[in-house]
Amino acid sequence: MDYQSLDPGLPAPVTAGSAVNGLLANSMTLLGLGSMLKSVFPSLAGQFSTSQISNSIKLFLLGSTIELGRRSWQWIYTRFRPKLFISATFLDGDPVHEWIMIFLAQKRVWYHARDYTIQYKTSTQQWGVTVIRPEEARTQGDVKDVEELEETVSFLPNYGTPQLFRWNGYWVEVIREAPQTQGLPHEVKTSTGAGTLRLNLYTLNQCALRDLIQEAKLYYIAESKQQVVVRSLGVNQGMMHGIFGGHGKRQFWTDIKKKPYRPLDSVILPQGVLGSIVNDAREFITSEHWYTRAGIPYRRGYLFHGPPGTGKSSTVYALAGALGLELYTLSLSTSGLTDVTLQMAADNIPKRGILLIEDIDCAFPSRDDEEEQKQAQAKASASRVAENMMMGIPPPPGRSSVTMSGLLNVLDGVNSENGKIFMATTNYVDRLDDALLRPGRIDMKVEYKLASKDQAAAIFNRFFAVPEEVQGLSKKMPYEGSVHHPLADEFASRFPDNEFTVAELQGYLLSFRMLPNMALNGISAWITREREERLAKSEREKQRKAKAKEAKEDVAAQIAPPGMPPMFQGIYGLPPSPAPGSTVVGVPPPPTSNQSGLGGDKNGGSDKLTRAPPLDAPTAEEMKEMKEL
Ligand SMILES: Nc1ncnc2c1ncn2[C@@H]1O[C@H](COP(=O)(O)OP(=O)(O)OP(=O)(O)O)[C@@H](O)[C@H]1O
Repeated sequence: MDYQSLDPGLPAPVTAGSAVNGLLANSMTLLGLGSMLKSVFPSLAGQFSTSQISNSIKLFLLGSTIELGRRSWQWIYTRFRPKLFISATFLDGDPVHEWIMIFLAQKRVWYHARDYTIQYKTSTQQWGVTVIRPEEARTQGDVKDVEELEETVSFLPNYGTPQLFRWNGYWVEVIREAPQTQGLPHEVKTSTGAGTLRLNLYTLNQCALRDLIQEAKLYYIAESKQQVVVRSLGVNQGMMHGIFGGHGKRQFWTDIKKKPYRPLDSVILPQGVLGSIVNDAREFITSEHWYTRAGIPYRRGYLFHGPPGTGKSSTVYALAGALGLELYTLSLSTSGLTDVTLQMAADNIPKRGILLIEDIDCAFPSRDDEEEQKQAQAKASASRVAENMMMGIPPPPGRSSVTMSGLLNVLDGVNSENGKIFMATTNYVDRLDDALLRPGRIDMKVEYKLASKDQAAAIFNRFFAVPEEVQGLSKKMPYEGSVHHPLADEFASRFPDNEFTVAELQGYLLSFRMLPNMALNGISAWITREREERLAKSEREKQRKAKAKEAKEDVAAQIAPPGMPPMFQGIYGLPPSPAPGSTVVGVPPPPTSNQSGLGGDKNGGSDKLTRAPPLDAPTAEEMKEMKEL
């Protein structure tokens, strides 16, 4: 029912719909679309009335007009929106992300958040959030209590809620987005958990964003002075799964730890050694232009080698702290690490980051040994696999497949010229390949030795000659500088040169932390005890080795069937049996079954171990299988 049917005299009310209808009808009349349609589709005109066709066209035109309007708005919005504010995204795991997070925590941006996740602070926690202002805490009660709480508990504002704050006269909006881990295997760690950060800076001044990042970086550097940032590969599993971090970028160094800053002079080395390392590294950092001008790749490699517990790692950490550099540490035996992922991880290290590979000898043997080892391994694995197969044991899980040439490529690669410092430690320098040790890859080799008398005196001073005003100071500010203790020389004279490591000596002194006299009086007894223990240990080790050798020979003799052709005896670790009629000097003849060879010693006596009965000679079919193996 409409108005006209109620009262034909009333003028029809003007609605938006009727106005559009009228507009479309007029335009159709003007364009003569109605008559045109009739002439083009006479058959259609028979089936549908002119008004039905014109209504459909009206609808079509209306839809087109709306879509056109929408697209025009989108076009205008996308062109003009970025001009209203500058937007920046910071990916989790990237160093800049951490600068910004710490900067935001310092600016107390999260103070106004109302939605938190509270968790216990661990050593990997990188950024805490201050939720109670110290001045408020002061009025509320004990500031110390609040500080202590914030040292142990993390207040993490939840994802998604934007926070607005003022910085340098600009309004800045910050949003944390959840890390994209959906669908990834449980064990994969692709982020630090802080999530992606988005900043919207309400200004048209492009420099504002740069200034904000610069300020965050400076703040971060000042904050990190008391700490050494150590990053390690956080996506070992992810690398194998080919996982990408947020925005399709691979994040490698997401496992972040902060170690307390270690003063350089807490590392006690022979006179001049530490100074030469520090000077070399400092000179390198400041001579980029010289390297460029001379056409020499701008990188530097250091190798610290020597017995365990002599201060190699301590040197690296103290050096990183003193130079304000971050450490990127990896182990070449990391499961799943390949040449390709190693290269990508190394490429992701920023300029002047230190790539640290500890125990570099563990990954592969030197090339000379490689061939020998390959043969030994082939033999061992053939017999092991065969034994395991018999016992139904699956093959061992995959381990690192980094090769020597892969590592050399990383050290020589284009990106490694980017001011990168490479440091490696090893207990066995002789096992390293010459190719790795050549200048250009390793430029400075430093040998670490067992403690000397001088080092003993220095470490004694370090423990006991701390001035009273320094004792009990904040743990965040380690004491630097040394004072001479009156008992230090006497202590050093009782300590033998080159027999114990600094770590061992440190262990001894730790039990007398405040008691220098007792440390001095007990040192000779400790040395005697240590020597006796070492002797006993080496005796035990000798016996263990002898037993292991005996057992191995025994097992090999049990596995290898008598009468086995010489070519297969090697697989079981047996010496080859001589050709009939020949004698091999120094190699005892293999036992025969009627000697009950698996049970008697060479003098015909019986063995202590119980032995399995001799196996029958292999059949032709078994021989064929063994050949295939
Ligand atoms: N020269 C040294 N000066 C000061 N402390 C040392 C020194 N050598 C060892 N230490 C102490 O001994 C412990 C082990 O030292 P560190 O890890 O540096 O030895 P390392 O040579 O790297 O051993 P490894 O080869 O087993 O890695 C640390 O607590 C460190 O403080």
